[in-house]
Amino acid sequence: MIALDELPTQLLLLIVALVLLIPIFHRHGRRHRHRLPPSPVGMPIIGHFHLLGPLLHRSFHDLSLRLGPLFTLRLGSVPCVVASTPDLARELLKTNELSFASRPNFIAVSRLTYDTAMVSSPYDAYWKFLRRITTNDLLGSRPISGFSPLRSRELSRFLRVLADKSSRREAANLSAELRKMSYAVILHMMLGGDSAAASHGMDEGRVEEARTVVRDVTRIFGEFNLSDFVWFLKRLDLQGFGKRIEEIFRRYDTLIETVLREREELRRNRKDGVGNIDFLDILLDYTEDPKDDNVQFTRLHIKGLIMDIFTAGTDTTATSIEWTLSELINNPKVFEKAREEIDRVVGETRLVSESDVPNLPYLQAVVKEALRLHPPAPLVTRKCVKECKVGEYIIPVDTMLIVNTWTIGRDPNHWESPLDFEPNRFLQAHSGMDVKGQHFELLPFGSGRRMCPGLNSAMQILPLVVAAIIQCFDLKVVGSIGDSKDGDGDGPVLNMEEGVGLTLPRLHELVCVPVARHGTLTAILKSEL
Ligand code: HEM
Repeated sequence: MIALDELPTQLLLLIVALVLLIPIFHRHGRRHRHRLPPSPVGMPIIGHFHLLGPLLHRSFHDLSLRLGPLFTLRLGSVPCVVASTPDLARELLKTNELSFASRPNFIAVSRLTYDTAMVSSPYDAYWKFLRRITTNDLLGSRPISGFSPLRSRELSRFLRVLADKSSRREAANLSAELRKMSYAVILHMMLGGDSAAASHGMDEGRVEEARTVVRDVTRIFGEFNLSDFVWFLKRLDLQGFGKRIEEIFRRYDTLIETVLREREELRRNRKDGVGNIDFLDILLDYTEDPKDDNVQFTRLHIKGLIMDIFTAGTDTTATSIEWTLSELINNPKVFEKAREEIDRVVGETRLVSESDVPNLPYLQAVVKEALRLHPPAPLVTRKCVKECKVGEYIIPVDTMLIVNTWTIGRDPNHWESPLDFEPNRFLQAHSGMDVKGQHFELLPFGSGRRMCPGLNSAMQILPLVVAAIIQCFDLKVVGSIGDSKDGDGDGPVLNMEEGVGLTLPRLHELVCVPVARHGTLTAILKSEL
């Protein structure tokens, strides 16, 4: 113990000054705390990371029950505000849209998209350029209707696999088959050709490698990298993320470089520009003339954009179909009602098509209900670029915003019996409600200018595939039997646990024996497949 009179005079003066200043710091701290939404007690350095489990949307949900619908967390050194009601979603994503029109950038996304990602780009001229070209040439209503034959072809391939399994009474891994179909659709939308067309730069071997790379990328994008949040860990790579990112980057770059080089060669040899033009051609044209003076568009941007679209568009679509089928398996009455509607509107001698979907309101309600309970991107994540006031709180620049659409879809103030799978709600109280970002109780595709540009594409294929499966097969679940509360009590109960990942996957793959509806499938097989 040191006596006070032994301390050097300067140190004593410093201590006295600090003691006098404490009330000022305290007042400042209180005022600061008052401006941000409430926050639980945090830890030094890690902030509130210790409160989060692997399923982030569930951790945020539990915290919202304790702290209220708007609360603040500190993730390492990054301040983060989490919103969990439709009203707050409207206020943040619509009323204050421009304050939150950017997104945070993470190390893995930045590296694997060559730092050019649309998904994490700030709201600037480059983002507007990307959004315009993807809407005009890939994801807008015109190109999407042009891709209709491609979707039918991939659906036929998928149904053939199930028909084959059915004839041998074998189980099919629907999760894996749906992912394959989803990859194939996006791949051929962007790079043209079909699975057999090596001339378009993607033979089966490369398609398989592309699938594996995209799967690894989606996985790493869904993991928490501490270096993104704790500034002094940025260079340390304690979790080995850096190594994994580099390994995936090398594989992707090799693959996409080969595709690009082959395409460039093909374009040089193409006589007078004759030949099929696909999205990749259009992108290569833009590198020669971006048609926008503010934007430099290079091969690097093409590589980044292709990665962007692949990771944003493939697993999300496959996962939505998987969850819809899972709910249908657990709710046989809903399954039967959807089938009756399809049989009545389409009949049993031809395969359901995209043009039938507007005439199938119950099917559409089934799809919305599955997106309500299982939004494949459950956390809409943005970054505050302009300070804004929300109620009594002020959200400062650089705060990360998370809108928990998973919680919003289960909000008992807006949904009756929110945990039940009940498509009828979209034909009754919520009729007219859609998923286009205007109804803040239902935001599977987000809202505003940063909402998902793939909505049209996803909403073409999703109901089509679900309808075709309902029309052609019964599904007998293999393994993964779950809790009786998961079903309507009338049939087998499938385990509905969620797994970890960017796109809210099922914990267990969906494995079923498809049992063909003989009359129907035989007639359809004869005419279409
Ligand atoms: C069921 C399928 C899908 C769901 C549920 C979904 C959901 C979402 C959500 C919630 C966002 C964030 C929106 C926001 O911040 O407001 C998003 C962004 C995005 N999605 Fe999708 N998506 C799906 C399919 C697709 C498809 C098929 C594509 C492309 C082929 C795609 C491409 C993108 C891109 C590029 C972004 C980033 C947009 C930007 O930041 O400007 N998505 N998606």
